[in-house]
Amino acid sequence: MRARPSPAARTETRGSSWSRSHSRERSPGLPWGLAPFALLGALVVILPVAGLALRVPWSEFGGLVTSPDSLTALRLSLLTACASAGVCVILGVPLGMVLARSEAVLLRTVRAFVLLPVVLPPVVGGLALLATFGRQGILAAPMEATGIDIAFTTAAVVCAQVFVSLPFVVMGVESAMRTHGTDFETAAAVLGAGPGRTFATVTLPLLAPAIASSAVLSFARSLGEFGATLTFAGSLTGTTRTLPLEIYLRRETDPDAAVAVSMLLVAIALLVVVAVYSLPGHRRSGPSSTSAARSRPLTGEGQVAGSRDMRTHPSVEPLTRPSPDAATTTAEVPVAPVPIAPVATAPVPTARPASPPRLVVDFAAPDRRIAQSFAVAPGETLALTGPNGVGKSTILAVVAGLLLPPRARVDVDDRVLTRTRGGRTGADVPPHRRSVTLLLQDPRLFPHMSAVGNIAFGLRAAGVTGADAKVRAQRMLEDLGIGHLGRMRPRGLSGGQRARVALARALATDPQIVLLDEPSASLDADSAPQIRALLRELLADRTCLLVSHDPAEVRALADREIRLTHD
Ligand SMILES: Nc1ncnc2c1ncn2[C@@H]1O[C@H](COP(=O)(O)OP(=O)(O)OP(=O)(O)O)[C@@H](O)[C@H]1O
Repeated sequence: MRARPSPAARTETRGSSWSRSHSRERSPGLPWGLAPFALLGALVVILPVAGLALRVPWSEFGGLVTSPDSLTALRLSLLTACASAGVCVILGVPLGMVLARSEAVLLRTVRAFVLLPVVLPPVVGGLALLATFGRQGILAAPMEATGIDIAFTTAAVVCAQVFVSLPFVVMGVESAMRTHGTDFETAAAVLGAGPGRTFATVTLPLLAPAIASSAVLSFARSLGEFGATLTFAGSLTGTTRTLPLEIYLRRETDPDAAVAVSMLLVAIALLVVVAVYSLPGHRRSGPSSTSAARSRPLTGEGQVAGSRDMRTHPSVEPLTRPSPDAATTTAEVPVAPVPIAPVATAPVPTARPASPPRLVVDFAAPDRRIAQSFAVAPGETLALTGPNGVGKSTILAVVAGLLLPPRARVDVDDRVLTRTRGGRTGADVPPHRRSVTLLLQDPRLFPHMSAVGNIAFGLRAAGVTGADAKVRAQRMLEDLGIGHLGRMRPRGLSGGQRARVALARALATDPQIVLLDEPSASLDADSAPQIRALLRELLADRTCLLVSHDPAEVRALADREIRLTHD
């Protein structure tokens, strides 16, 4: 008798059942009450396109769209639209990035101007271009002197198309950049990556889907451009007569050809739209590891300042003399060590520092009404506890170099990382040069990199070669018991697996100081003790600041506790 294959074996042998073996996520469902309006909305566009399709003399379609004039116009349209999309990307991506990162009044004005072509009739754009770059335009003299003459040339067509298409790239990139926020770049900085590396390996790849879709949209907009082109570039066959102009002119003399060529343009536009919506950034996606990261920016960007009424004073003698403007009550509590269950995995192979450094922190951030002064002994894990808003994350941000208070001093042994007084900066080592790692509750794993890629990131920034970094990262994963997940992206990992990857990533480069912000807060009851046990082992002989709301976590990891309280 032949043995029946197991369900798993059946899945492997039958290609079609593979997709059926995957779980499907349940979506909230369709809002059926809105269906009639949705249908009407769709018909507004679909009906006219269907009307056009019905008017096409399909039997002669091939001949009409391949006539020499149509082909010349199509070739010119595709060429100029490609050139225009390229220029829009080269100019629009940097502009969108700059606009996303600044709220300066000047830039807000620039944004209003750049987006103008979206609402302006294109013919107005054509007139504006003519008034500037035309033969009678304001730049006519210098252009003539340098031998540049673009009016009524193919270059003028590209100019007109760039004018109307640029806003699509600027808007697409700006909104994507705002959506991603700065969290991933901050994570890259505390892993030791400088601005250039962060831009090339984090910022740009994260924006790639948005850049690609806005480029395709600008190509489509350029392809359909009519008014500005006709006004600024005219209609010279083979030079400036693009497909929309060809359709317009043929309308009177050869309506069938006009309809057929219009249908061709509709088909190209449809292809472009389908292409845009097939890009990764536009596909429906489930919950990702990035969503929570955005909910709590480390430096508190976007939070409303001014609503805090904390007063701080030192009630218990801290290690160093408290600042006169200290604003939180601190109480030192000795922590009774708790027995830790042995970790079921081998230790992570990061090189231990020869001798851990001493950390001294002393700062006042009056805008947040926080002032703190304390020291962490070499190899000590100091827990910072206390209610919400008391300043724990602010302390970590100051030590990591993400926040520069007007008066601050952060020393690691003899090295001054931060020194400011009266708002003046005496020393400020940038985050990527501090050798201070920061592990947040949401680890902000890079979503476009595998687990190995995430761990190798800091090693690469530290100068380790790509192959070596990957081998070391994979070994770390194996030692953490999740070697088989090396190629998985963060979205495919569970919370506990992500926490392990984040831990390996944070410690891979052997940082001098480790900052932990509620490292096991998002873990379940089974994973949390495991991660703590792992942490306990990894933090031995490291100087560490631990922020936690969980007494069990503090007992498990800390040697000493400073309890911060509101006044
Ligand atoms: N960007 C910011 N600008 C001004 N004030 C801020 C900013 N970010 C945070 N704050 C304020 O600083 C204070 C300390 O915030 P912080 O996030 O450090 O507290 P926390 O102790 O870490 O709180 P939690 O336990 O909720 O994480 C709060 O009063 C907060 O409103």
